[in-house]
Amino acid sequence: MDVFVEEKSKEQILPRGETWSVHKFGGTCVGNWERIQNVAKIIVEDPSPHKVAVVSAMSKVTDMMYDLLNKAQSRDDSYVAALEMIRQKHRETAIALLDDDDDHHDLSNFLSVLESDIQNLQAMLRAIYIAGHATETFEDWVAGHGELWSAQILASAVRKRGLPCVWMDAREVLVVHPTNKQQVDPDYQASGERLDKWYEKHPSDTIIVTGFIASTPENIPTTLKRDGSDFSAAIMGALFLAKKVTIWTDVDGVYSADPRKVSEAVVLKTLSYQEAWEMSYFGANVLHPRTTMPVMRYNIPITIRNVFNVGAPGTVIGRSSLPDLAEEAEPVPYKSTDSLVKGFATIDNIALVNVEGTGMVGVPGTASEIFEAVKGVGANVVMISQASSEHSVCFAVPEKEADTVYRSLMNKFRKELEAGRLSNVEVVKNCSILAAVGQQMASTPGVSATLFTALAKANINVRAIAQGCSEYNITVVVRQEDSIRALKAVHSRFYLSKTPLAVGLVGPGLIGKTLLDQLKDQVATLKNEFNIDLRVMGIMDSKTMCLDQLGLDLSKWRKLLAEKGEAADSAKFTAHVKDNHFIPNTVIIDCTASAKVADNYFQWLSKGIHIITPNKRANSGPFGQYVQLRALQRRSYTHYFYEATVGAGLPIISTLRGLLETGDRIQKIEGIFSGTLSYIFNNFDGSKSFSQIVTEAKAAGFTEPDPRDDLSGMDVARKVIILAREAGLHLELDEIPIQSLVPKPLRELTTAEEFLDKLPEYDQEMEAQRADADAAGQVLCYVGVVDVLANEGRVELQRYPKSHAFAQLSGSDNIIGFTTRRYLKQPLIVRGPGAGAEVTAAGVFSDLLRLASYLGAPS
Ligand SMILES: NC(=O)C1=CN([C@@H]2O[C@H](COP(=O)(O)OP(=O)(O)OC[C@H]3O[C@@H](n4cnc5c(N)ncnc54)[C@H](OP(=O)(O)O)[C@@H]3O)[C@@H](O)[C@H]2O)C=CC1
Ligand SMILES: N[C@@H](CC=O)C(=O)O
Ligand code: NA
Repeated sequence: MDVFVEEKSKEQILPRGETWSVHKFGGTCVGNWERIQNVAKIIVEDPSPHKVAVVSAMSKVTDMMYDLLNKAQSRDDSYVAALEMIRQKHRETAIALLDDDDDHHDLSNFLSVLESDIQNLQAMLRAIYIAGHATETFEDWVAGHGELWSAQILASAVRKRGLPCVWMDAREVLVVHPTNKQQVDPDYQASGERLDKWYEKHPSDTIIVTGFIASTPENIPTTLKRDGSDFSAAIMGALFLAKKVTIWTDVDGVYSADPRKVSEAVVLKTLSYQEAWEMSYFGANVLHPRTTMPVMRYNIPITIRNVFNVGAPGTVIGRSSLPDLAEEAEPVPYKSTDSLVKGFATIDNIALVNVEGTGMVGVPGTASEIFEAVKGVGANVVMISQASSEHSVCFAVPEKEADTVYRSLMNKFRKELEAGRLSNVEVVKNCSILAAVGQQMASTPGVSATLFTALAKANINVRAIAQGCSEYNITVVVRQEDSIRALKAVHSRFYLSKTPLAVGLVGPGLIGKTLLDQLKDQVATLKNEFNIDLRVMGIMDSKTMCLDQLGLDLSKWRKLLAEKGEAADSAKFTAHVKDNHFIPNTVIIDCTASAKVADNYFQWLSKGIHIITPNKRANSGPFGQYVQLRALQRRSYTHYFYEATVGAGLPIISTLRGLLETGDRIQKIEGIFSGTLSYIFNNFDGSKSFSQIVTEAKAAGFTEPDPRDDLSGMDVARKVIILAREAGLHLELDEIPIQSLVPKPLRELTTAEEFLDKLPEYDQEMEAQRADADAAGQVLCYVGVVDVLANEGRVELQRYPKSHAFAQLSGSDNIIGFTTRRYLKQPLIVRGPGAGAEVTAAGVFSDLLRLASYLGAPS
């Protein structure tokens, strides 16, 4: 066929070639008179010297025409009224568009054509009504009227804007051979000849062509079936050898993923023909693959553009999306693999069928028999995968066909199943297919690794995998309930250079609110410079919560929580932050001191929610629960970070982990673990009373919500337990001897306030202890010890000489020494402020950034 153009060139009348620009306007583009006017404007403003505009019927008209046919065939005489509606619709549109000045008598001409067409249709429909049947030709003849009218109206509208133009009834030019009920093959040779003849009679620089309709070689009206007007435009592009074909629609172009599912999907600037095929196969609203065939042979690019947003450049589909077309593509993202995948698509309601058995190994023909059985019931195989062990063949079919396929396979392989040569035919419903499409994926290592890592990090299980040998797509099957999250995870990993993270914050108390303020100040920098897109989707305290679909405005959350907050509901909160519509990964930050909140961790981790916390309850609670939690976290690909539980922002947990992971052996961890107790004893020099300093520590934000947790030694004991367990010891909180500084009578008081009120009554006792130590040249220090060799932990008030390192601290300093096999003579020391809102929140924040980098943010 490629030689056709050269062969015929001598006889050609039509000046073919790159001066022609072909447009196609779908039904919605010409849905009413204002839209037709807009389309006319687009045509007039196209600076190309020669223009063709292929137009569909006004929106819904083709359906209305088929409805007429159905009514008439089923002897429902309401077709008469329905036809009248169609007449009115076109009449009113033409009048609205062409009414005022009508130099060309276009309006009266069109109205008389319309009347005559309607009369012919009435006659035809009457005949169909009487016969109770319409042949396919009759149907095609009736259905094509929508295009005839829209083309004539549009041609008049273009003329009205001062651009001379003619309209073409494509049935006079476009010749197609019907192949089956759903497809036709264009006859380029015959069509080209007819085009020359037509053009000789109607020479014009602008031609409005009816989409969808054509005729057979015998001049019988037909249609392009399901390929429709896009196909007409592509054929016209080939017949005119146009420079480009622009398909006008109601979206800005082809998206990297369905924007209803991934709100951050972007419009692709370029796409190769093959990529467009793959995308359309996987449900992206792109061109039907057949549509690209006519233009592909001449390398004519197709641009998809939005008729309602002409400023948007659209997506160019061409021979290649490689460098020549990709030059103006998005700025290169931070990893080379990012540009390799063009788009992602999903197909829901899929069932996987798995046929298993040793009888298939090395037996030629098994696969063909399996697919014979599937073909026998007319099911459509969407994907196939067979491992080279040949023990199983797995394929995907639309879920609605799964039961029939299953029965057919059971029937066909009854003998093999009975004999045990096949062990199982299994159907797994509720699946979705996720496909990654991109021509540059071919032969590039790392693409599938990145894809699967993104899925694993979003805690999504992959049921089956297939990669076409063309390597233009990788297809995976996931559970349908994971499908949108999977799409979001891979899309954000490849396409967007940002790692989005949905954050839920529980406990906006001192630490929580300081963290939110730090996030507010840093969120833009993280997004712009570090590619981390943090969205706080919800904040909840013990009574109230506020939620937002896109992420709360962090400068307004206090007001929102106070004025618009709803009753706190942990289940609703969890569901909201997890099931938002555009972020694949979720983290809940627990900034409470509550055991009740910590009880949710297991459930959160099992839902794939990551956890970050300064709350010590979970890790210092019952050992069995702690072990279960860690085991779940490890096997579920979720992260659980708690650096701020010990030493606030100081790197204590990470230092310990570093030592362990590099093979060091911990012997002892000891030091001052309490910011509050450090502050108290650093300042307890006789100038102020003990209770006065406790009140100062609370005001400075060093204490637990109830300072008795600090003074009782319980907070230190919890930290000792956390470190002991981290170092591999099996210790419970009640195994730690604790020396409490809370006077006995004050231990049972209900509130922290009552305690602080009464504490001055006991100042004398503490002062006596201090003075005694001071007299001996010593200071009091509250220390914690994890003695790994002795398998024990303890917390105690001790006296140290004033020259001792523990006596040199100031403020809320913690000092923690690790004595290990490598750090034996001199312990590894970490020292610095170990309590306070800013440093603690910063510790939580850095866990959050660690999580983002685990999830793929650049480091
Ligand atoms: N202060 C520090 O230097 C350090 C603190 N930490 C830890 O940080 C955590 C927070 O401490 P801090 O900010 O001082 O405590 P706050 O008392 O100031 O804040 C606690 C927050 O948790 C909320 N809360 C309590 N129970 C629940 C519940 N069941 N559901 C939802 N929200 C709840 C409270 O809400 P409401 O107001 O409604 O009661 C409040 O918003 C503690 O675990 C602490 O051990 C860790 C290291 C250092
Ligand atoms: N109250 C604690 C805060 C840090 O965990 C302390 O004083 O150290
Ligand atoms: Na820490």
